[in-house]
Amino acid sequence: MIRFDDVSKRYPGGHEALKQVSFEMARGDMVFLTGRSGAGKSTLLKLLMRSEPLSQGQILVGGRNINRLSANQIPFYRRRIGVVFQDHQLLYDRSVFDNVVLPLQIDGFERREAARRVRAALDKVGLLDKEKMNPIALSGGEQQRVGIARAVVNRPTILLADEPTGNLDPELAAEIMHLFEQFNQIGVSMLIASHDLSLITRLKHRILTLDQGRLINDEQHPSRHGDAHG
Ligand SMILES: Nc1ncnc2c1ncn2[C@@H]1O[C@H](COP(=O)(O)OP(=O)(O)OP(=O)(O)O)[C@@H](O)[C@H]1O
Repeated sequence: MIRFDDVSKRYPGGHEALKQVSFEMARGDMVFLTGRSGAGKSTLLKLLMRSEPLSQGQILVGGRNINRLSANQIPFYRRRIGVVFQDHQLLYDRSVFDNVVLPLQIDGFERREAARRVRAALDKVGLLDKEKMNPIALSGGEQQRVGIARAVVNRPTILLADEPTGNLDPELAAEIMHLFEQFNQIGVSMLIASHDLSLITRLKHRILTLDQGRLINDEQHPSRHGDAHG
C-alpha cells in the first residue's frame, strides 16, 4: 500500500532531513513513527502527502509513484489521505459541524449527503451532541476529536497523524489512540508520528524509529517492556 524506496529529503539550504529511508506498509496496517524532535517524522509525513517534494528515491502508494502525479492529479490523491495535526487546525469562527463538513464542501458533496456523513463521523468520535458548538468551547481532547472527524469524513483509505496527542494528558492521549485503533479495525491504514514512547510501546503495533533522518529501527511487535530504540 505504501512503500518508501531509499527516500532522501534535502531542504533548500542543505539540511538533509531524511536519509535513504526504506520501508513498506500493507493495506490496513497501523504503524507508529517515532524519534527525537528533528528526527524527520513530520518530513516523512509531508512527503507522503505530497506537500513537499522528495530529493531522491521513490514513494509508491497503491503501486503508484506519487512523484509522477501531475498537478491536477494531486488533489485526487490527497482525498485518499486524512491528516490529523497536533494543534487540530480548527476554525474558531464556525461550529463543529461546519468544521467537519469543510472537506466535503470542497469536494462538492450535495448538502444532505454531506450532513449525513458529518453526523456519521461525529458519531464515531463521540461528539454527535456537540455539532452546533463552537470548537473553542470544547476541551483539548474534544477539539482533537473534531480534527479526527474532519480527517475521516471523506473516508480516506490512509490516515496520517502528526503528534496527535502532543497537547493531551496521558488518559486523553490513550483515548485518542484507541479511537485510531477503531478506524484501523475498519480497514483504514494508519501512520502516526509520536514521540510518546511510553504510550506507543504499550499499544503493541509496529514502530519505525528515525534518528537524524535515518530509519534505525523497525520493530514489528514491541514487547510490553520493550525499548523501541533497540
Ligand atoms: N521547511 C524546512 N526547511 C528547512 N529545514 C527544515 C524544514 N522543515 C524541517 N526542516 C528540518 O528538517 C529536520 C527534520 O524536521 P522534522 O520537522 O521532519 O522533524 P520531526 O521529527 O518531525 O521533529 P518534531 O518532533 O520536532 O516535529 C529538522 O532539522 C528541521 O529543522
